[in-house]
Amino acid sequence: MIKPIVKVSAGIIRDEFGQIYLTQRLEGQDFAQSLEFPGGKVEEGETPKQALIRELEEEIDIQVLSAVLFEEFSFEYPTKIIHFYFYLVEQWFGTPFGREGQEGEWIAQSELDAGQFPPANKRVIDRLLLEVNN
Ligand SMILES: Nc1nc2c([nH]c(=O)n2[C@H]2C[C@H](O)[C@@H](COP(=O)(O)OP(=O)(O)OP(=O)(O)O)O2)c(=O)[nH]1
Ligand SMILES: [Mg+2]
Repeated sequence: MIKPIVKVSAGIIRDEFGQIYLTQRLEGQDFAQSLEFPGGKVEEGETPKQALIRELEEEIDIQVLSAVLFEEFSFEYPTKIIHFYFYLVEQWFGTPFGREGQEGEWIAQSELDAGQFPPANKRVIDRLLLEVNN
């Protein structure tokens, strides 16, 4: 079986208190109920950063002012391969909220728990935890 490759951009939105904004994936989506970094698929003709900016506006109603690539990697799921672009976002306009009805919450970086996210996120969560525990 040849697995499709999908590109996904997501934002690690971190405030001045070191808290990170997470949303809960909706019923009917894959990994429903998992926590996630808001984001979504890169569309045809878009750069990963453009996709990030669009997705964060659509999903949580913020305007990204600056985003720095934090991790880029591919992860193989049973039915697809996702190529991820995780960006650190520390400057934005607006107050994030789940515009599509998702629950959203601020969590201290040190309290992140990889077990609450889809498996691909472990690498990112481990790095974020290392950063605060050293
Ligand atoms: N946004 C996001 N997606 C993640 C994370 N971890 C992870 O495995 N994923 C997976 C879940 C999905 O298979 C894929 C993201 O696609 P999505 O469902 O958010 O895509 P989208 O926002 O464009 O939504 P749609 O229009 O296709 O419904 O990446 C994460 O931290 N954030
Ligand atoms: Mg999404």
